[in-house]
Amino acid sequence: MTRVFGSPESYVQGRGATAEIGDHAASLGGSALLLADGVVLDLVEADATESLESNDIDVETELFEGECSAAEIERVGELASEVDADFVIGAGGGKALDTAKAVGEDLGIGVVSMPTIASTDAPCSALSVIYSEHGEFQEYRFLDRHPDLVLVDTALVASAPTRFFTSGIGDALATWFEADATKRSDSDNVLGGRDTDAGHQLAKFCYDQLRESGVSAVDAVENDAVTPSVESVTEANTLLSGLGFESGGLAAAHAIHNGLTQLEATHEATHGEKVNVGTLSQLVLEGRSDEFVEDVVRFSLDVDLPVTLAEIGLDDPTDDQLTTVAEAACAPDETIHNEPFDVTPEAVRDAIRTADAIGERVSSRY
Ligand SMILES: NC(=O)c1ccc[n+]([C@@H]2O[C@H](COP(=O)([O-])OP(=O)(O)OC[C@H]3O[C@@H](n4cnc5c(N)ncnc54)[C@H](O)[C@@H]3O)[C@@H](O)[C@H]2O)c1
Ligand SMILES: [Zn+2]
Repeated sequence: MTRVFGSPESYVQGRGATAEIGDHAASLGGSALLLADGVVLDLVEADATESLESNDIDVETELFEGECSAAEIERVGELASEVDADFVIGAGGGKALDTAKAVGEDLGIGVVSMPTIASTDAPCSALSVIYSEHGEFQEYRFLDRHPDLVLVDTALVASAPTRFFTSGIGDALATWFEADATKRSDSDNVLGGRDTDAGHQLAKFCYDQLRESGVSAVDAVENDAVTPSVESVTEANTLLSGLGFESGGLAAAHAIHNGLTQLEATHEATHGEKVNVGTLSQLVLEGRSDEFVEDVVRFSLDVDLPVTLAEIGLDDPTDDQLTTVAEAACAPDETIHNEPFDVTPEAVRDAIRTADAIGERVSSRY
């Protein structure tokens, strides 16, 4: 079986890195389109523009409208063509980055991914997650190329609301469990090949880093501080989780996340928060020991990740609602089938219910 590993061309991370973007992007051409929403543009526009222009790169900016939908990708693509951009810079959260990556692919131009929060593992992947204009998951769009450059300014990451950072820990916490399930079932990773030893170990390293430094990193980010823990966890959330999920593989946690997006009530919860409910459900579905599941629940509580359905907007979910989630999670092309056993909607519904009960019990006594 062929092993496949993929990664962005280069990765840059550090306090104040925004002001270096031009130095790292200079080889991509002389004209860039910067895509970001209003909040993010205020944070990056001045430093990024100065750095790009001092490297003889012209910059046009465009406001991101908030959803990574087919319509938004087409709109931004037309603008990038009009200004004859050599590369597109997506700045912000996962949705802005996913949109920029898809635009780059459509036009065959370079992509710079500039996360201003460490909220997901979207920055490094050759994948855009496409939603309807109402926020329902539609499809994974696999791209031919990874971003040319991923640039993370840890000063921005640390000063953003802590909830984003915590959500990134939720997304990254799933990585090892899903990569491990993929390996145990001898399934393909997200790149369509078997995992390399490197991909597998990066997923494990991601988990170890979170467990080693996650709690103190959250303490630091709550105070807008950049510490070695914040650097390590930012890297785990962004680089290790990105390489780990793509080259390691996805399984139940993300399929359950996708199922949860079917219910409007979960739309206020972030990607990583919903993924965490998916992770705990995956552990129950896999029949992990009480001690193991409760340990992950306690870590989640320590970093303030949700462990119950109520915390992601589902106060009193009916069986019908959970069946909708479970059926969507078990769609034939879903990654839940990378679990090393047959998975049915009934088993998934019951695992979600039970993970919720465990979360409720542990948090009430912790
Ligand atoms: N392509 C992939 O490999 C991949 C992986 C994981 C997640 N995703 C996708 O990522 C998306 C979720 O991304 P998200 O959780 O980052 O949310 P998001 O992109 O929906 O929103 C981010 C929000 O954070 C704000 N923001 C950004 N930087 C800020 C800062 N420094 N300070 C204050 N506010 C700031 C933005 O204005 C925006 O409102 C989902 O669509 C998910 O499917 C994709
Ligand atoms: Zn994810």
